[in-house]
Amino acid sequence: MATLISDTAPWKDLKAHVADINKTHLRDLMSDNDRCKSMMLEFDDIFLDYSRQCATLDTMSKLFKLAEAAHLKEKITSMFNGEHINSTENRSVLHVALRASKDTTINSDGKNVVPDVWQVLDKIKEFSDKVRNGSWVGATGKPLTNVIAIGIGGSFLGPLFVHTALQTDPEASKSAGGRQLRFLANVDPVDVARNITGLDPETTLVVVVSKTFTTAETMLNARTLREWISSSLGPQAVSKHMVAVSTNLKLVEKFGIDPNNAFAFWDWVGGRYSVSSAVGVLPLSLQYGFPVVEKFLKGARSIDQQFQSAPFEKNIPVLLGLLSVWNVSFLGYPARAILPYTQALEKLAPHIQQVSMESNGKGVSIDGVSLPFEAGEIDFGEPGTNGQHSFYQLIHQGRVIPCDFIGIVKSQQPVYLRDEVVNNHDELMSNFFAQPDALAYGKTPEQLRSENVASHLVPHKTFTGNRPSLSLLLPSLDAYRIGQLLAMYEHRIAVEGFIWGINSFDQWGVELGKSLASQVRKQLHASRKKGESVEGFNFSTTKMLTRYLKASADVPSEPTTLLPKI
Ligand SMILES: O=P(O)(O)OC[C@H]1O[C@H](O)[C@H](O)[C@@H](O)[C@@H]1O
Repeated sequence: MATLISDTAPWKDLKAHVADINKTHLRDLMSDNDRCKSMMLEFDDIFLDYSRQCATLDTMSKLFKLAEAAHLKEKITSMFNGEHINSTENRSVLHVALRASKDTTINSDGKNVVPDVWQVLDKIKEFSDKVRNGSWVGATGKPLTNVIAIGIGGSFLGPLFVHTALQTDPEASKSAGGRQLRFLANVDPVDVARNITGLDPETTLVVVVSKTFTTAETMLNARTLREWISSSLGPQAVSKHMVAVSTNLKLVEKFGIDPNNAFAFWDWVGGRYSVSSAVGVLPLSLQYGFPVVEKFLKGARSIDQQFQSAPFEKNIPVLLGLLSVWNVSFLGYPARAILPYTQALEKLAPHIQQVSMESNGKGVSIDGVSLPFEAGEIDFGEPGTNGQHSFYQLIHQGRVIPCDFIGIVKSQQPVYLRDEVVNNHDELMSNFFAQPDALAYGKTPEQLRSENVASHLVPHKTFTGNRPSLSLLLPSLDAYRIGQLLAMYEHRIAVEGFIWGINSFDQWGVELGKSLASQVRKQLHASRKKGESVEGFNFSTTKMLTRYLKASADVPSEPTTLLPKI
């Protein structure tokens, strides 16, 4: 019988330790400079300060013991060695191989996968160069200056995050040179309309991104844009205007995409860990050129190496992961707010939501035993300062939500106005520095009374403080740093899963909804085409479906092709 981590002595010791921590307040913990100094870390110009965690040095050493009990070091090594740690799918987990340098050896099933990775990267470089320099043109001879990447989940969120972050980076935006990259994810036809608005099929390249090439949303969107292209330029135009990224090259060919224009990846890349594969590298290279994307891969690689080899006390992903476990499983704070103080990272939280919640939202251990504790965490976030004017109220005076504050030393787009007290980036960063202290220290009734606050308002204006956060300061936000940030979160989430003893690399929880949707799809087809009444559903769903069908009875039962017109 496998041991659950919650049965080990270090887990129980940490449970007991909560009482010690509950007697402390961050206000006091922060006055111990030696403690604070020990809770700061520098790596490759990245500065991590976790002194505002509700934790002492004793907590940290207990967490390292927990890591030992969970065999964290061995699990990290197994991952890098290509062992089948995704046991329910019998697969290696090797997204680190996607950004390894050419001379590295990383084996999966006895085969070094790095040469295959670089073969695809070289192919992407060649293809994206051709599209960008106009030697690959569309069916009517025009250069393809716009790209629509179709994909959902892991085949969408990571590339969108990186694209959004690069958009305002001076080097990247210069190499984009007026090109456009859009993402079509939702099966909602409104998303089709948004994507094709203002674009001409003649100058548009569509990249269909799907690991499986069976995802319902992506395949319908791919057929929709195939129709958009062929109804305007003729069916023979498809080979010039559509390319694909997938692990399933047979289905790519069946769809009608030239296999020469398919970019492979492998089943040892999980969807939500695939932004460093052709999933992200192809659309991003088309937009920004391969050299920019290569910097992103190098950034991720630098953290991969740190994760693999740094001692735990200096290992950023390990520290972040252990602290998250502390907050979730011991202090009982189930959520985490991701608060980047840069608009360029507005899509970081949505991406991390998938990486984290799909990875660690599990109810059983890797051996299939029901967990007697809750794994996973609820991730959300918004760039500062926007979030401050939205949900921070709850974080300051309502629930305790551990926060990740992410700040950038040098803005991608600085603004200096004469006559202003500080430049615009300093104004933003004033908030980045202030918020963690506001959360940690709070404001006491005594302080308020000394400020002559009316007594009936004192309870309302009191801030209890003692609310944990950590601060990450990056020197800049270029492609390299974006890669580092991504890898830090990816590995932190893996660390949490390794400690909880779950499989962070499968996602069976998304299947049930998909199969029920296909039952509904069959019903809608039968009702619209043959007038069949709704059957086989519970009372509530029958009622809703019947109402929906009745109210949309004017939908053509034998539709001619209709594309959005806005
Ligand atoms: O890339 P695809 O095979 O189209 O999969 C897209 C997405 O589908 C599923 O919903 C999975 O839960 C995601 O992890 C995956 O990223």
